[in-house]
Amino acid sequence: MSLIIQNLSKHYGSVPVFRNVSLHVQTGEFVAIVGESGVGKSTLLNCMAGLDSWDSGSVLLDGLDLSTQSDDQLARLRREKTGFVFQAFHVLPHLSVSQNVALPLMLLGQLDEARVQTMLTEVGLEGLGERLPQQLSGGQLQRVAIARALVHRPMLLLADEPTGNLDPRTAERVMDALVSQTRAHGAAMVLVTHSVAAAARADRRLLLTADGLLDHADPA
Ligand SMILES: Nc1ncnc2c1ncn2[C@@H]1O[C@H](COP(=O)(O)OP(=O)(O)OP(=O)(O)O)[C@@H](O)[C@H]1O
Repeated sequence: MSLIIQNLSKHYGSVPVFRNVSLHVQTGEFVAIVGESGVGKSTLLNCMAGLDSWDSGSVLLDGLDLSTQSDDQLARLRREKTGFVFQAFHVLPHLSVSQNVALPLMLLGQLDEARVQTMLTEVGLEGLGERLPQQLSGGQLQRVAIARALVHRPMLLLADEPTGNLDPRTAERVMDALVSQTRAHGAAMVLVTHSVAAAARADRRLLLTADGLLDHADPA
């Protein structure tokens, strides 16, 4: 897996969000992106997944330039190569926990119930597969989102503030699940976070500013 971002710039209308963003993420690497609220961290993560567009620069996933891909090709790339943990979970309310986790496998035509159960166990949700999302706590919901993002063994996990709104102890458990699962799969992870504790666990920390990504060695 390789993710290469070169000189990416993004505006919303006439309002610049960021410019000169360059980043190279390698197989198995865990990179944390921190930065002030509104500087464009979620937007950048969405660009990495081909969920948002940019004005100039390039995003290459395994050598494929995302800007040259059709919407169908992008959807396929996302399905096959990436997992996404959204800030707002995006767990589907009318599906059970197991069905939510199974979704990526179903979209790939590779439903594997044993694999779904394994993922639920690995994130500490064994026995809760039949529940509906409304019957779970915030921390449990976040773990459903993690299990779903990893069930199809993507080589790149993109996680947007996965410990936001969680108490410190639950946040640590969620990070434990994320780190152990991505390490176990040899997957790379790009984590966007305001949490110093979460960022401290990364191999590399970067600070997003309006003028690009800077090394951010000291999380404090
Ligand atoms: N669809 C949109 N149209 C116009 N402006 C937008 C849109 N989405 C985001 N923005 C603006 O772009 C900027 C970057 O937003 P983004 O959510 O990426 O920031 P962030 O760094 O992730 O913030 P936070 O840490 O608060 O989650 C913000 O100023 C936001 O208001």
